[in-house]
Amino acid sequence: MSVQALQGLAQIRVDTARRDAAHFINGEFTQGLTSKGWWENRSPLDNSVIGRVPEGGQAEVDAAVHAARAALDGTWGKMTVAQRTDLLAAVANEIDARFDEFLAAECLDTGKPYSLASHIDIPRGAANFKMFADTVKNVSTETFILDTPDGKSAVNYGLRRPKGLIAVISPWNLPLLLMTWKVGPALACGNTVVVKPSEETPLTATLLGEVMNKVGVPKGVYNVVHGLGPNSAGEFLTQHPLVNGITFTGETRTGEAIMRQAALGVRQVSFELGGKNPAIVFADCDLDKAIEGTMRSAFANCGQVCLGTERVYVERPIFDSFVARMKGDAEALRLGRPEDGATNLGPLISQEHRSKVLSYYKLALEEGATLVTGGGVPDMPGELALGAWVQPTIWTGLKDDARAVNEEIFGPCCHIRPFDTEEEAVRLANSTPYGLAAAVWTENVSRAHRVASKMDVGICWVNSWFLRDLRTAFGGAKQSGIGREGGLHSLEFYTELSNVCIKL
Ligand SMILES: NC(=O)C1=CN([C@@H]2O[C@H](COP(=O)(O)OP(=O)(O)OC[C@H]3O[C@@H](n4cnc5c(N)ncnc54)[C@H](O)[C@@H]3O)[C@@H](O)[C@H]2O)C=CC1
Ligand SMILES: O=C(O)/C=C/C=C(\O)C(=O)O
Repeated sequence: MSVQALQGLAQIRVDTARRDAAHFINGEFTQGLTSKGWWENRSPLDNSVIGRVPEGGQAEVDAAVHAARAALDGTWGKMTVAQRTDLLAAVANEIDARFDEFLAAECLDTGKPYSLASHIDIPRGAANFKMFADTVKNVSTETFILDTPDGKSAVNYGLRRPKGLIAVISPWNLPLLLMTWKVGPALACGNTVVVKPSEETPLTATLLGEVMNKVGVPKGVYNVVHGLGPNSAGEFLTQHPLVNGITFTGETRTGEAIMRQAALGVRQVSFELGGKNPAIVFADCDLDKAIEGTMRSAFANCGQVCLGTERVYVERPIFDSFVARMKGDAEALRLGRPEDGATNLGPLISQEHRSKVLSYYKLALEEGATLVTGGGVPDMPGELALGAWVQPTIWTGLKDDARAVNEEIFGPCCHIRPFDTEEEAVRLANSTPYGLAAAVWTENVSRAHRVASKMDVGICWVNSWFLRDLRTAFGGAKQSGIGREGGLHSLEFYTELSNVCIKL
């Protein structure tokens, strides 16, 4: 990135920094109907106050839900697919046009490096609208001709209609990416949405409201209510009787709570939950690629990616060299400010999350880990010393039943363990209650197919990680989720499929 571009981003950063968040209800920004209160949005970089966020309560949720329901019966509900998808393409173009603003807002909330967010978070924000607009324009449904007893026939065809009002509960690790991964298909299918973004990351969801207004998305189609989870906007929204479906990405335990809330009125859910993802590195891998890929999968976004690798199984002949190279590369990672082009890693999202990650750093040692590198808090200069920084950390030597090997930590850390046979590696990889993603590193194509087919996961990458084709099924097995989203799979959740049977 050029120096001028960086200066531009720094300027935007300051402007954005002065902005308090607002709810976006029925096309209007509002800072509250009932003054439930505010919380301070703090920068994970240095704990400074970025701005304030209004806490939505039942009144804000009711207002947003009623606006969203009215929009279903208004202009939006009457649009043709072409009109709707043209609008969503315009949303994507407007995100691209305001790329720097989205980038600055996302990095302000999360502290993640511009280099990461400019390649992943913001482009995916636009792509999520464009891809699902394209998908719904080209979708067909099943048809069957039935021979009837009178010697004639009947024709059956499937008809997809919007599900209605979708509640979107999104997390803080990839805020715009994960929120639009739900809002894009929901709107493409003709639904309306009420979004409850994570309390840690209110800015890009708010900014998207400006985009919706600018391109002419009708009022009430996209709504945002800020708030917390239990006994706050999250719970009020997911319990609301006028909500028809709930899509959520976040922790498995939160998914359980939301599922209980969704049970009222038997609303459908789509969940992408936690992971404790394995990588299996065979001795026949391309070691350079395996190291590079495992470094990214363990440390990208400071380890705060549900698809990230926290367990690495390495075939014994290359174990020592693999660990040594990971150690060297982890120690070379540079922690720093988002706008610094040399930064590889930002801070964790919050002091609270850092306490959780550090408690696992402590626990791993208590459980008998050998610390390869990291394990604590880095010395950061100046005001950064107040931020939520942790060291990239690698352990070896833990037992298979150690909590640090089985529980999602969601930080920049991994445990590396040797294995001797393919069967052992597969058994170990499948040994947790989670089943989100796996990475397999081998140059043997037959082995790649064989091992991938035995992984109890929703996504298995071979010789890659986080290589996303948005048309494919995405979701988790076991306790890592319910349902699949992506491409046509998203239609299963965001539309109601009815069969029309016409007697001829
Ligand atoms: N993508 C993932 O798999 C993510 C996993 N995590 C993990 O979860 C842990 C907790 O982090 P949180 O931010 O608290 O994640 P969380 O899963 O509790 O929260 C995610 C979203 O759910 C909302 N929420 C929480 N309780 C709710 C309820 N009862 N009803 C409706 N909405 C509710 C939150 O307000 C937020 O918008 C982290 O330490 C991390 O380990 C966190 C974020 C993303
Ligand atoms: O690419 C995606 O759609 C999602 C990626 C990451 C997550 O879902 C996550 O970290 O929660």
